[in-house]
Amino acid sequence: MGHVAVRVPAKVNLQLAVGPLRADGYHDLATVFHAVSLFDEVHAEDCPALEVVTTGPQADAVPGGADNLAGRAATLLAARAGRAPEVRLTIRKDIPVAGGMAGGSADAAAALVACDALWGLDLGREALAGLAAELGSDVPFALLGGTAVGLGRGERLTPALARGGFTWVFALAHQGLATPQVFAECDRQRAGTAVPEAAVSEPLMAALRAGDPVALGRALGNDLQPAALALRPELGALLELGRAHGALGAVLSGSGPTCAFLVESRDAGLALGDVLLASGDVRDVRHAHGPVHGARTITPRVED
Ligand SMILES: C[C@](O)(CO)[C@H](O)COP(=O)(O)OP(=O)(O)OC[C@H]1O[C@@H](n2ccc(N)nc2=O)[C@H](O)[C@@H]1O
Ligand SMILES: Nc1ncnc2c1ncn2[C@@H]1O[C@H](COP(=O)(O)OP(=O)(O)OP(=O)(O)O)[C@@H](O)[C@H]1O
Repeated sequence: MGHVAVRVPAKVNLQLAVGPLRADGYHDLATVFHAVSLFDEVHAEDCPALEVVTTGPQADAVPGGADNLAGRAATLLAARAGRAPEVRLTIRKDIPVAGGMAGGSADAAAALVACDALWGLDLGREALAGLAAELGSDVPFALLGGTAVGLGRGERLTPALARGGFTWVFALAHQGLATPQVFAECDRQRAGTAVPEAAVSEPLMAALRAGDPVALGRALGNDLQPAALALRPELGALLELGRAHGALGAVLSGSGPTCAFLVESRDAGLALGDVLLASGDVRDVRHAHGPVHGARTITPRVED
């Protein structure tokens, strides 16, 4: 029986500029994605019909079957290949659910890579990226990984020139936030104002080129932050707490509620993590580094 396993990272948006609301209900973005070392694994095995099973502490919060983004990815790939989605997908979930770190998107990207290998399709990264863009705004980046500028809905990607690596602490919230709700609150706050086109921050790109964590910390930014803070006021205090305890920069991750703290060293991160946990507003803290690779096979393909 065939078995393919793929490891896929979470993302943080170093910058998330949100342009005006488009006619199709989406917003044009200018974002800088950064893949970090919090990983899900997706295992694909032959099975008479599509099955999706999730394991891990947050498994109950993840839908099964065709409602799961990984299941949708397998179904889409099978349809394009003219075959049935005969696969069991087992998701070993470590990326926080509904945390603004694109966990569902990551699983979809991993499922594309895993099923492509399991079914011997060998479509290539470009074709898979096309399918990824159909599945969601964040899915193409989960395939690519590294650090990349995203335009359009976030799916038009260009790898960014970035030197060195960065150390992160993530504060996980007790309860997730729904992405559409955060965009809707952002629109509500902006009603009646002229919203400029989204543009990438030059200071941020310069900090990445230089590999300068202090400059990067200062340049982090997220246009969805005021909306998420209106929905979850405690997040503002948490970001402040991080800044007061040594973080070089503190920003909401994507649509939240996870907060991302850039730190100068692992030791600084461990000390900050203790402070964040003691606040009581945090379910857990995670330590990570970036950039890391996108979705990758971690087992050789096993033939029947
Ligand atoms: C916030 C980010 O994570 C930043 O990377 C993404 O923009 C969200 O990506 P995602 O979760 O893959 O989002 P999608 O599944 O594509 O869209 C979910 C919903 O978010 C809103 N949405 C998403 C992306 C975008 N560019 N504009 C939007 O307004 C829309 O209401 C959409 O219906
Ligand atoms: N494989 C999956 N993993 C997690 N959630 C999934 C998955 N498939 C579908 N979902 C649904 O999608 C919702 C959003 O989950 P996800 O963890 O991707 O949020 P997110 O990290 O905030 O997303 P993003 O950062 O892309 O906006 C969940 O509440 C869940 O109902």
